[in-house]
Amino acid sequence: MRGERMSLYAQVIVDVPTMQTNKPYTYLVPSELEEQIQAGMRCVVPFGKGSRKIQGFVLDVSNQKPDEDFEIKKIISLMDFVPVLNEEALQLADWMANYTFSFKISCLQTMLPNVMRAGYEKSIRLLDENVEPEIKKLFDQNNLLAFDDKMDAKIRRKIYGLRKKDKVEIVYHVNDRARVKETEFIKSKITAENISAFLNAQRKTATKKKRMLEKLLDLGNDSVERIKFQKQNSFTSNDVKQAENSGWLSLVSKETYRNPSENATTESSSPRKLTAEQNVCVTRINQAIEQEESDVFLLQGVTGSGKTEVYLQTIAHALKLSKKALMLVPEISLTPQMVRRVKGRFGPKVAMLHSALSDGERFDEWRRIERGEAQVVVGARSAVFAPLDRIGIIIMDEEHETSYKQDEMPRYNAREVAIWRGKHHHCPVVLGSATPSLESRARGQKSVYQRLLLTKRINGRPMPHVELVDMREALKSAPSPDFSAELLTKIKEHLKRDEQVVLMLNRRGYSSFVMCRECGFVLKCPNCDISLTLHMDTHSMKCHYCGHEESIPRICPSCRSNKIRYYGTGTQKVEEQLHELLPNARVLRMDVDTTRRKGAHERLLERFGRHEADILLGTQMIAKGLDFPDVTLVGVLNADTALGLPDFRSSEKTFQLLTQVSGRAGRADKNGEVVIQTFNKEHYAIQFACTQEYERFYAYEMQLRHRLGYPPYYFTIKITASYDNEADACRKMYEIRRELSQVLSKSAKILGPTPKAIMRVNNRYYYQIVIEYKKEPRLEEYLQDLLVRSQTDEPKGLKLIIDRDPISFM
Ligand SMILES: Nc1ncnc2c1ncn2[C@@H]1O[C@H](COP(=O)(O)OP(=O)(O)OP(=O)(O)O)[C@@H](O)[C@H]1O
Ligand SMILES: [Zn+2]
Ligand SMILES: [Zn+2]
Repeated sequence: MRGERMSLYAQVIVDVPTMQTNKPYTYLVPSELEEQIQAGMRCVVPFGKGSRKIQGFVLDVSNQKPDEDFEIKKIISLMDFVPVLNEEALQLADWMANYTFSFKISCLQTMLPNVMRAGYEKSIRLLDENVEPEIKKLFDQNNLLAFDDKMDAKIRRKIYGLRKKDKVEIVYHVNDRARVKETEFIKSKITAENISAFLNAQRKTATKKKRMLEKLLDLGNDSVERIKFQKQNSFTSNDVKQAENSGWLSLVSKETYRNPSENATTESSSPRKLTAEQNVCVTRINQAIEQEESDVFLLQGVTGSGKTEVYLQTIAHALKLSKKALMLVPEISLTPQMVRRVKGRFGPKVAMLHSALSDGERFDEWRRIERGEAQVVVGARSAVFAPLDRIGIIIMDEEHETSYKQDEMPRYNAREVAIWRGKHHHCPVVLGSATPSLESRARGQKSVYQRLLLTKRINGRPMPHVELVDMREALKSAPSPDFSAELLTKIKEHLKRDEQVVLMLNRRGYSSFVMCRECGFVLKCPNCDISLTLHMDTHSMKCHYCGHEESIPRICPSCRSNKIRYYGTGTQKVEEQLHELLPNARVLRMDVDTTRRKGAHERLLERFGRHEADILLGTQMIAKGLDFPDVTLVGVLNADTALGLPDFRSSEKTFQLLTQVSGRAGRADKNGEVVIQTFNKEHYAIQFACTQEYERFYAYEMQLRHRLGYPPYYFTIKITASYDNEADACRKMYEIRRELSQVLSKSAKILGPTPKAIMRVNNRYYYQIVIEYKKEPRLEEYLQDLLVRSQTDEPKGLKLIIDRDPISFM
C-alpha cells in the first residue's frame, strides 16, 4: 500500500528442544530494532502459545512479506550489538547441518563459546491468587516463583495441578551468560600545580591523606589498576573512595581479558635451519599460501622428523603476508609441549582455545580472535570454528586422531570443516601425521591431497629398534604379571646409563574390575551393561558411562564369599609392581586419576623433563607428541587390548598407537629401543608396527577393507535408535530398515539392526544399522526427513542418531 511504511521481517532459527526443524521462522522486526538488526545476531523471540521466550539466531533480514496468513510475532529483543556469526559462519552452518544430519540450531551454537549459548531460567507466575495460603506464600510480590529442578516434589505436584487449571503459567527468561570482565582503574587528577593547594588544606596529622596525594602525583598520566594501587601503597578501598569524593582521582572501568596462560612458562624460540626434506615441504606450502590456493597437503613424516618446524615456518610466512593462521591439535591438554613451541615462536599473537579453559577464559580468547588481536589460533577440535578472518594457512596436527570427530550433534569431523574453510579462504590446509588415517592416505594416492614426505629423523637418528615379546611364552617365567624378564632387563640397562624410560599401559576396554573367585560374580552398573571400574584414589567403584558410583564390596553380593578380588591391570597396580621390582627407580604415573586437576598434566611432564623421575608410566595419553631427548627406551606393557574389539578400525588404531609411542624413543643424540609385549605376535598390525612400515601396513589394510566393503572404499552411515525399553528400540530399527530398502539401490549394503556392543546405557536400549554404499542419490533426503520425523514419532521417547563416517561400528 502506498504511503505505508514497509515492514522488516527476519528469518530466525529458534532453539526449541524436541521441536527442531531446519526451516527458519519469520518474525516481524519492531521499528525500534530496525536500524540495529543484522544477520548473525542472537535475539529473543516468543514461541508457541503463552509467554514462552526463547533464543534465536537471525539468518536474514528483508522487506519480503511472507505469504503465511497467520499472525506474525515480533522479535522481543536483540542480544548483540554486532553480529556474533559472520557470513562465513552462517554458510558453514548451512553446509554442516546438511552434511552431518544435524539441526541448524546446534550447528550455530557449536560455533560459539559456551557462555553465548542460551541459558534459560524458568519461573512460575501466579495468575489466580485464590489458592492455598501455603502455596501463595511461595510467590514474591510480583507473583513469581523461581522454578528449578531442586523444587520439593510435593510442591511441584501441586503447582502442576494448578497449571492444569490455568491458575499459574510458566515464564521463560533467556539469560545471556556472556559477561565481559571489567577491571577498575585509577586516573589521577593531582598535578604539580594543584597539589600544594590540596596539601595545605590537610591537617598536620593527616599523614595518610598526604601520602595519597603524593602517590597520585607520581602517577602522572598513567592509569593504574585500583587493586594494585591499593595493595602496593597499603591503602584501603575506603581511602580510594574518599579520594574520589575529594576530586583527587577518577575511577574508570575498562574491559580486560582473563589471561589463561599468564603463569605458563614459555621460552622464545627462533626458526631453525631447515633440513633438505623440510625445506621442500615449506617451499611447497608457502607457494600455496602466496598464490591463495586451497590445496590440501598430507604431510606424512616419521616420528621425530620435524613436522612442527614445518608448521611454524609456514605460519610465519602467512603472518609475513599479513594473513592469519589456524592450528588444530588433538585435545590440547595432552600436547602442552606443542602449545609451548607455538607460543615460544609467536608470543602474544597466539590465542588458545581448549577444554581446560574456564568458560570465561574461552570467551575472552574468542573475543581477542574476533577483534583481530590474535593472529595465530591454536586449539582442539572446536577451535576449527575460531572467528578468524584472512586465514592464510590451516594446520591439523596428528590428523588421524579420532578426537577430531565430535560424538554428539553436530557430529562433525574438524578435518572436513578445516577443508571447507580452506576453500572459503583460498588457503592451503596441511594435515600432518606419522601415521595418517587410511582415508587421508588413500586421498593422497589419488592426488586429491598432495603428499609431502619427511622420511628421516632430525640429526640423521635411526628409527628406534623394536623388539616383540610373546607374552604367551614370557609369562611362564615372568618376574611379575605385567613385566616380562626381557622388558625388565632392558629397563635396568637404560636406568643404569641414566637414561629415561616411558612405559605405556593400553587401557582401552581393559580396566580393573571386581570379580568373585568363588562364583564368578562381576560387579556391574545397575543402569548400564558394563562392569564397574575400581578407583583406588576415591576408594569406590565407578561406571564410566553414566557416572554411577558405589563402595568397593568386601563380600560377594551374590554368594556372600569373601574371595572377591580385583582383576585386570590398572596403572596403579603396575606402579606397585614397579616399586617392588625396582625399588630405587623414581616413577611418575600419568593417567586420568593423576591428571584430573587443571594443569596437572603439564606439571607432570615438566617434572619428567627436569629428570625428577626415571620412568614415566602412563596410559595412551603419553603416546603422542612428547619430545624428551633422554628417553631411550619405550615399553608397551600390553599391545593388543584394542585388537580384540569387533571394529573395522581396531588394527589401524593399534598400529597407529604402537608407532606413535615407539616414536618417543631416541629422538635426540642417543639411539632408541622399544619393547612391545603382546599376546598376538603374528598379527599384521603388530608385525608392521615392529618394523615401523606404515606404507606396507597401509597396502595390507587397504586390501582387507576393499574385500570387506569398508571405508575408505565405501561410504558409511551409522543409524542408532534408543528407547527406554528394548522392544521399541528393536522394532523402530526394523521399520527403518524396511524404509531404507525402498530408498537404497541394490549395490548398497545394510548391516543390522543389531544391538549395540553395550546395549544398555543409563537405562536406555540401543540398536543400530550401518549402511555401506558408493552412490545413493536418494539417501540424504531420506535421512534428513527421518531426523525431523523422529522427534514426533510414536511411541514417544525415541532418540535417533545419524552418524556419517562413524569412527567405529561399535
Ligand atoms: N631443522 C631442524 N634442525 C634441528 N632440530 C630440529 C629441526 N627441526 C626439528 N628439530 C627438532 O627435532 C625434534 C623433533 O621434531 P618434532 O617434535 O617436530 O617431530 P615430529 O615430526 O612432530 O614428531 P612426532 O610425530 O613424533 O611428534 C624436536 O626437538 C625439534 O626441535
Ligand atoms: Zn552406568
Ligand atoms: Zn561370589
